[in-house]
Amino acid sequence: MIKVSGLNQRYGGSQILWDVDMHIPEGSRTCIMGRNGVGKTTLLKCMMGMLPSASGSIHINGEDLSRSGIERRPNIGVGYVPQGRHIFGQLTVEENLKVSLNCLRQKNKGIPEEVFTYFPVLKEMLARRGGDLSGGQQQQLAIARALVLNPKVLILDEPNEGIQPNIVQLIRDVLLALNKEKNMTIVLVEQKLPFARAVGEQFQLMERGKVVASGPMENLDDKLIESYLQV
Ligand SMILES: Nc1ncnc2c1ncn2[C@@H]1O[C@H](COP(=O)(O)OP(=O)(O)OP(=O)(O)O)[C@@H](O)[C@H]1O
Repeated sequence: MIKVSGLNQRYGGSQILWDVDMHIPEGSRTCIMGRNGVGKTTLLKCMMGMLPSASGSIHINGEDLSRSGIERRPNIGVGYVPQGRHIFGQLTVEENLKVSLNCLRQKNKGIPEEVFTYFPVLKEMLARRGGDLSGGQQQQLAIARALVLNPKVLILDEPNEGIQPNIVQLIRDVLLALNKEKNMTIVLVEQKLPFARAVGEQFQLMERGKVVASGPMENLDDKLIESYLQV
């Protein structure tokens, strides 16, 4: 489903990603973990075509995306929830959701009703400006905006940052339901261990731009946690 091979990335003179290899199977739930600044967001941005890579390759759904930009991703079923949500504050909830539809080459009629079964609060707030929502509501909107595209793969960058516990639980339940009901592949950057364990069945652990360990979540033991996650 997602295959990253020998990926290197640099910001100017400083190299951030070093020969990253990652295989994420279809229908799996994978957490990419590691301390602050190890390159998790940079890796996601490369997967999404938001940053050019210096070398290496990225294949998603069998397509070589190594040199293509972000605009190709929605059309092959890749949804993205960026760190910090990036809601359009001046647009209404409905307009925020419709912005996604414009990314599709094949124009779609409207927002799939299904999105509101996952996040009912958004239905009540369609006319409200994105900037007037609470942090938790904005995060639901950010995820819903990706779901409007009916993706096969959902990539999320720390969706729980600054979110209250009941919404964190809702997000967990929605991610598990999407994976179970739609066989959606979930790729999640997550620093909080309980959430990572609740959602992830696989982990990829990063340190200084490299993948240092990976495998089933039950293999993420105290030694790995102490070496690569504890601050
Ligand atoms: N636009 C940029 N220009 C230069 N360096 C950058 C830029 N963005 C990120 N970096 C650097 O790249 C490194 C990796 O950052 P990245 O955001 O990918 O890490 P991260 O693991 O996602 O961290 P966090 O958990 O804090 O979000 C850091 O040292 C960061 O300072």
